Amino acid sequence: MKVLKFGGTSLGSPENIKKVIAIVAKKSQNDQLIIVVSAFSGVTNQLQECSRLAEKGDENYKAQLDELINRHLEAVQDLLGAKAQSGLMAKVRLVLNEIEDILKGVFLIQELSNKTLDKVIGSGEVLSAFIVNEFFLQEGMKSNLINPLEFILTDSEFGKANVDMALTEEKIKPYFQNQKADVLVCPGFVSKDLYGNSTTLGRGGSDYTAALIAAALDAPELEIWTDVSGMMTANPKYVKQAFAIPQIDYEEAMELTHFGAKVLYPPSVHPVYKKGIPIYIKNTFEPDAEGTKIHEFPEPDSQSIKGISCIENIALFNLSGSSMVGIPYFSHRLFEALAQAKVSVILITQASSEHSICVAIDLEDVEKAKFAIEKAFSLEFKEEMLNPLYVETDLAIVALVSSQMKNQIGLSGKMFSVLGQNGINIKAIAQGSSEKNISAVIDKKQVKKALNTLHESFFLSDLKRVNLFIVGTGNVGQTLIDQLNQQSEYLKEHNQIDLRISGIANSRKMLFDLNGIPLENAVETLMEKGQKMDLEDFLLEMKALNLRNSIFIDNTAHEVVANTYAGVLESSISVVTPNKIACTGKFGDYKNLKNLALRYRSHFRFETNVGAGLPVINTLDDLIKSGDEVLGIQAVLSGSLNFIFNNYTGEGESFADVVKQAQVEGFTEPDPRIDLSGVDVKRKILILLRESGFEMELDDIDTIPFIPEKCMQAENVEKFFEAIAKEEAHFKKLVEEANAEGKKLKYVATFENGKANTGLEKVAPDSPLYNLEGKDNIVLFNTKRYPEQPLVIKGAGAGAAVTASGIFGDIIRIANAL
Ligand SMILES: NC(=O)C1=CN([C@@H]2O[C@H](COP(=O)(O)OP(=O)(O)OC[C@H]3O[C@@H](n4cnc5c(N)ncnc54)[C@H](OP(=O)(O)O)[C@@H]3O)[C@@H](O)[C@H]2O)C=CC1
Ligand SMILES: N[C@@H](CC=O)C(=O)O
Repeated sequence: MKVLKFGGTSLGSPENIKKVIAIVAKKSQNDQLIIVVSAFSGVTNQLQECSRLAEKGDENYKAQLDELINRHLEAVQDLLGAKAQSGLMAKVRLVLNEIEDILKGVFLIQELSNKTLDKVIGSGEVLSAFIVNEFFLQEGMKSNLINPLEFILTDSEFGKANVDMALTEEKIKPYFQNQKADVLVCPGFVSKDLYGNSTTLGRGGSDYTAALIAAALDAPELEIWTDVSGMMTANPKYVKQAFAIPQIDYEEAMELTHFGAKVLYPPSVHPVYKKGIPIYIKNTFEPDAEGTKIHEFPEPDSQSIKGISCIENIALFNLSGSSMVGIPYFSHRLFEALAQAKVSVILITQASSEHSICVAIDLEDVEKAKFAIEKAFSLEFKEEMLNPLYVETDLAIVALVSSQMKNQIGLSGKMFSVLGQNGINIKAIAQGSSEKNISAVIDKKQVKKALNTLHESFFLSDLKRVNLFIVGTGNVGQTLIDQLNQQSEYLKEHNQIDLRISGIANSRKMLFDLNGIPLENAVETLMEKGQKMDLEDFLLEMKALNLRNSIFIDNTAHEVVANTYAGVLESSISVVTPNKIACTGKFGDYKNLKNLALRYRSHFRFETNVGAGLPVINTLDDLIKSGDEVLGIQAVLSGSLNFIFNNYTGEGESFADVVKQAQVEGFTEPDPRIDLSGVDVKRKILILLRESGFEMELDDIDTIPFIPEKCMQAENVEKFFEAIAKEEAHFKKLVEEANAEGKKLKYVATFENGKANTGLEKVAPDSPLYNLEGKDNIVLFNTKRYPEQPLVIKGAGAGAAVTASGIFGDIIRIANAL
């Protein structure tokens, strides 16, 4: 004999019921089957809603009831031929008429007791059992309808009655001995008290009916048929990568069901657990899927945890005050007050100082609980021995579940760390000494992010999804996207990192797509499907999406974009940027960004601010963190100026043409005046000095300009080019003077004796700067550890490809740290 329970969604429509019959027909060939059924999906809620409306004297209950009646009558018509219909219609109508009569009475007297409510809501299961049984008969099965009121006996706690286990077991055995049909159809959820009144077993109670029968009959197994392929590692509504857990032990299953896994009603595990009967969770719509087996000794697997659960709509009560310390019975009084108010406590934490105690309860119970606690401790509140009761609402609990926790070090550390890194604040934590569950109370709006973050961190086979929000799709931005496209499969395969562009913008358009904007034609997609760009809206949307592992990438040279970093970092979204403006504003602002990143566990990376893709800032960072001190710097930091002075001879192309070429090659700033004025180099040396620990401002750096003042006054880039073309003689003279001395022109940044300056210099052949080719940069650090022979970093220091790869490097470093 086998016991199978089919849930509401399995019976949600005539089509679904046909799927049920296929499963039952196959299984009934080998075993006698007891089929426990729930009400059709949504019916119990509808019956409850009708009852509430009737209680309020709201006539709308009739319309709802009519809808419900029609649904059942239509199911009869759809499933059954004319002959079977007539017999069944009478039975169905009888039940429906009874509900109609009861609700009419409720409507008239506007009173609804739990006892009456039980009578009404239990009828959903009775109706579905009638229909399913008749359908089985029509399909040629030897089926019989059985009545659980004959054997499931409870106390008179209407609404959620407690089963009298001993009596129920005693009744079940003889009842079923006399049942000879191949298939026995039994309504779940409904029961009877010792005085013959209808009771119900609590929402989800059909599982419980099935478990009670299976346990009493020592069935070899219990099958729970639902609409998912087993107990999932996390709620698939939130976590797309969730997968079915093949095997799990009873206690883990109870933890997961208690903490929100809705596939099984928590009390159902007990009766079968006691008898060691395995439970199978199966999917009616994918009957061949393996599902989940819940039993005593699951085979070990490689996962550190079994699943991640969550309960939403939680409130947290914090009771604190000096009068609690060392007083016995204090918590006893608190829990007694809550118990008397019928408030179930979901989670408890108490500081070891005994100064405060924190309990999490269902949001629905807040008023009841508040009233009960304030009454129980009225004296202490009045005498100010207790602080006013602190209640936080709109919270949720996320919990890691595994029986193996006690054998693993660092699980809770990892949990709290990954949540923290994603800006998810933990309000309370609890871990039972059985170490099967670590729970954290968080804001409800963070649930999706928390579940995904935890799932990625704890289920090793998963890819870590990193959400990129890119602003700026010009020279560098487009090249970065091309590199992301080229490398994305490699990163998935070798590094388990799934980089996706979740948002993209330039100065004209912006676009979001949670499934990822296609990397192969992201900018075309942006221009085609994007809406008008508004930076504020872009940021609002990015923050509202609240995606885990988010990185904001600023590929512009714009101050307005740089000014947004603080707000981005505060939202626990990391920032990567080649834009030098944020790091060269006021020292306090630069420092603030670094502090915000630390405080909100976000990352602020700007390796490409100096030397493009060269590892200048990371190297410097390592030196400083390991205790070294920068004593002096000599550097060529402008790729474009180095290119210009390497290519301008004073004899061939004009100076203006060589500058134009540097611009076309993508070495200059979007506005080349920033390079030629020396501002770009000034910014770079300032960043190096700040990163070295010097509190300096841009104005502290001396610059000797080499571009005639009138050129710099040109009102736009075009006019600037016209102006420098007119000054060809000036530039020619500079080069000829250097040549005459056997030297080369280099734009040099220097820091020595605590003073920094930048300017065009004639460098001699014995200088390490002399042979610097093309658009290369060179940085020589003299430090305490490198006092004579400097630490040298040299290589291409400008250009879209190297800059994009530097940005890419920053992204990967962040992704690895998340
Ligand atoms: N080139 C190099 O070698 C290096 C460059 N960098 C830095 O890289 C950054 C990008 O340079 P590059 O790609 O050459 O510049 P581009 O001018 O080619 O591209 C700039 C991009 O930013 C967009 N943009 C400008 N203002 C805004 C705004 N307010 N809101 C949204 N988007 C905006 C532009 O939009 P639209 O397309 O609509 O015009 C464009 O897509 C600069 O900060 C530069 O200093 C750093 C190291 C080396
Ligand atoms: N314009 C810069 C490139 C990026 O910083 C340069 O010429 O070096």
